[in-house]
Amino acid sequence: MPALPPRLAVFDMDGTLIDSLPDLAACACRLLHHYGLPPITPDTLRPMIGDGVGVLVRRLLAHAGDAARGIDPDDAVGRYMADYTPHSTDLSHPFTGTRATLSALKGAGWKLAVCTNKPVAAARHILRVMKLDPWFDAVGGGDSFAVRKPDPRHLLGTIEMAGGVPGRTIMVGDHRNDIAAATGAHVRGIFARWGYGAPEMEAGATAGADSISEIPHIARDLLPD
Ligand SMILES: O=C(O)COP(=O)(O)O
Ligand SMILES: [Mg+2]
Repeated sequence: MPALPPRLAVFDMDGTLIDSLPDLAACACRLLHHYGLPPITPDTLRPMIGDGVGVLVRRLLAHAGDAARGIDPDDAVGRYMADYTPHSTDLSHPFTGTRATLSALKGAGWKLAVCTNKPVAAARHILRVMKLDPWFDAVGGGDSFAVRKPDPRHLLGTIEMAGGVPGRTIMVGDHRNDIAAATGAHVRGIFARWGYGAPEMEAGATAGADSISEIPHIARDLLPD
C-alpha cells in the first residue's frame, strides 16, 4: 500500500502560538506618540488584530478619528513595521504549553507550519528569537503570496511549501480569518479560544480548544494516523 502523505498541523501566529499583543500595543503607542496622538490600551487594540499590519495601522488611525486626519496611512504603516520587527520580542512570548505541543506533534510524526497575516520577515524573526524556528517546515506570511487569510490560497500555498495535503492537515487559529481559510481550503479548522478572537468567530470550525495543550489530543482525534 502506498504511504499516506504526512499529517500537517498549521498554526496561526498572533494570538495562537505567540501572545504578541503587548508588543503590538507598545508599538502602536509609539506610533501614536510620534503623530502627537493619545495612546491606546491593549484591550482596545485586541479586536483590531488579525488582518495584517496594513489594516491594523489603518484601524488605529480610524480610532484616533479627526485628530489623525492628514496622516498618510502608508507612511504610518512603514513607520510601524520599521519599529515593530526589531521590538517584536521585547514583551511577547509563546503561550504556555506551546513548546510541549510542538514537541508532541513532531514526536508523533506531524509536520508543522505557520500561516500568519504578519509579514513573513517579522514572523521569522520572532520564531528565531524564541528558538521555535527549528520546529517548522514552512512559514507562510501575509506577504508570501498574492493573497492572505481569509483567502484559502494563503493556507493552500503554506501547505504546499510544507509538503502536506489539505485532507491530512489541521489549521489552528484564533480569528474568523483562520476558520474561513481552513473551510475554503477543505482543511479541518480548530478555533483557538485562548487567543484574541471573539467567541462568535468559532462558527464553522471543526473543533475548538481552550488551550494549546489540547491540540495534540484534538489533532489525533481528527486525523488518527
Ligand atoms: O498581523 C495580524 O494582524 C495577525 O496575524 P495572525 O494572522 O498571525 O493572527
Ligand atoms: Mg491570530
